[in-house]
Amino acid sequence: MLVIENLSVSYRTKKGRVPVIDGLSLQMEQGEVLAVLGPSGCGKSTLINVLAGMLPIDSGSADFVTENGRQPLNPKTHKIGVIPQNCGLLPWKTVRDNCLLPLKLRREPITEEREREISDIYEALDVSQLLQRYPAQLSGGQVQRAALARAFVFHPDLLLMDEPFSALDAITRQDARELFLRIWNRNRPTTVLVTHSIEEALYLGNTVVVMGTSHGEIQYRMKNPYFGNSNPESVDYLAAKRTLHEKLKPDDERRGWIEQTAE
Ligand SMILES: Nc1ncnc2c1ncn2[C@@H]1O[C@H](COP(=O)(O)OP(=O)(O)OP(=O)(O)O)[C@@H](O)[C@H]1O
Repeated sequence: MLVIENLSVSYRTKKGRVPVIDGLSLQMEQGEVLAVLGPSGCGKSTLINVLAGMLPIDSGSADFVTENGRQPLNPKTHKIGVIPQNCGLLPWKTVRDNCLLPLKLRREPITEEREREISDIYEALDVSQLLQRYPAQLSGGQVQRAALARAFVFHPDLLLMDEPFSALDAITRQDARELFLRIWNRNRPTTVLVTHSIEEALYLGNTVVVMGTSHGEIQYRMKNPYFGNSNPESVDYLAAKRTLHEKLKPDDERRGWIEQTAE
């Protein structure tokens, strides 16, 4: 379980410290996929970067709670898989070396059983034929699949994905989302998925939250009954989409809309 309490994060700029997240509290159950929506600039990537250990926390905490107790989230003690917006594959390493790098950095032994499982992941994500290639020799969809392979080969306790499918065309994006779900279902790592797409949030998140414009507050949270449903068109689904759309409108626009509908 991931427990975030009163988390505050700021950036140091020439004009001083600029708060971006201020007092965010959030809990995630083991195996939850939290889809995070929010207006541009509200702090979604900042949240990912903090959880990945790439940005320091000003105050508050982000802890991982397991049967072994409660510990501050830390990439040295926890296995945190990250798929950043550009997928983050190292251009000078082959797909195979990229996929195995996180294991090597942690000096994890690759047993025969693990090797079989890794081949299985390559197979499931259709990257087996691409292992000798460098990232520049891949299409956008192939880069995406390689990044998913790298994340799942690692067996992360926490998987962080920052708009992972946004650069893909519509068909490849849908394929990549389906592949993600299929591979995620094997071990069900706790996952934070940042996305701009309401459809994607409702397809891939078993919980959906909307961040507000001011300092990373969570202004809306829903348990999502449409998780994994690739064809959910129903009146209730459309209503859920509409609600999320409304929550994402800037405050001024939302206020205007509420006033109009109240008339
Ligand atoms: N390195 C930085 N230094 C100063 N301010 C930053 C830095 N990185 C981000 N910010 C600011 O912090 C705020 C949150 O940025 P962040 O990238 O987390 O937003 P976001 O919700 O992911 O946006 P988007 O949806 O556009 O990707 C923005 O106002 C941004 O300008």
